[in-house]
Amino acid sequence: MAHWGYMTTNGPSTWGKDFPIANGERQSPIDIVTTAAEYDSDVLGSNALSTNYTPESEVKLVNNGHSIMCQITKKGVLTGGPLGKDEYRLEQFHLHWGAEDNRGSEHTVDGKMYASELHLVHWNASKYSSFADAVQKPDGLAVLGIFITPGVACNQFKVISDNCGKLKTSGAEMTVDTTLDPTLLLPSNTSDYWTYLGSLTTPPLFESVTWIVFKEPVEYSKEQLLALRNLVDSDGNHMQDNYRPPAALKQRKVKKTFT
Ligand SMILES: NS(=O)(=O)c1c2ccccc2cc2ccccc12
Ligand SMILES: [Zn+2]
Repeated sequence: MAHWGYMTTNGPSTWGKDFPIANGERQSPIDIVTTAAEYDSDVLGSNALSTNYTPESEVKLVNNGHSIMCQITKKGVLTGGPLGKDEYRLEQFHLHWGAEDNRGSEHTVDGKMYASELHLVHWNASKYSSFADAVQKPDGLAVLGIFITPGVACNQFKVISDNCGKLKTSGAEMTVDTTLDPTLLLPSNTSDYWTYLGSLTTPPLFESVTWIVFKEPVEYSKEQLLALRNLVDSDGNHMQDNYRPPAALKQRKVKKTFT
């Protein structure tokens, strides 16, 4: 099986061959049609979404051939909002981006694409014993989606963007002896978000993700975005445009926590 990727020959339009769930009922990403999203006060009121992350004392970075990933070793908990009382543990974060600033995010908002999208991946530690156990369960995973737009540099992201040069090739890994607080990667407003039931946006495309996409984008500098574009993927090409286009919404409703 030709390895999946984002080229014409192995990109999102070909994934259905080896992963039939690509045409499933709850695939991600989606285009968020803001006027169709339903305000849901109880998602907001009863128990607001809350993150309680422990800063990493060292940063473990991996070029996994499809993205740049930071493996999380400390205890970090996401709960509340659509997750109810279940506690989801932070496992890793990674990003998707374009070759130019006009594209790169996976979710779109009324058809608007951002330059990049950061994903913080969590698994339901209240119900499952490990990430591997949770990854295929319908309530197994929760991913925070943060839109990224060109602007001022994000200081907390510097440890990643400053080391992309040393992680150029697929499979490269490194541990940076510095702290990183995942909380500082979030937008200042974490109350306003859209949420819906979806999937991994890369093969195996398991339909196990509760998506929480923040309305407020964060800014990364042009240099930080360029650092991502200079990474090399598993095919030896520049790692760019590593985003899946929106999938069909089908019988789903997107909820929002703001009016
Ligand atoms: N884009 S993604 O967040 O769906 C995603 C994952 C989501 C949940 C669990 C594991 C995931 C692993 C990924 C690895 C690379 C790129 C996206 C990934
Ligand atoms: Zn992702």
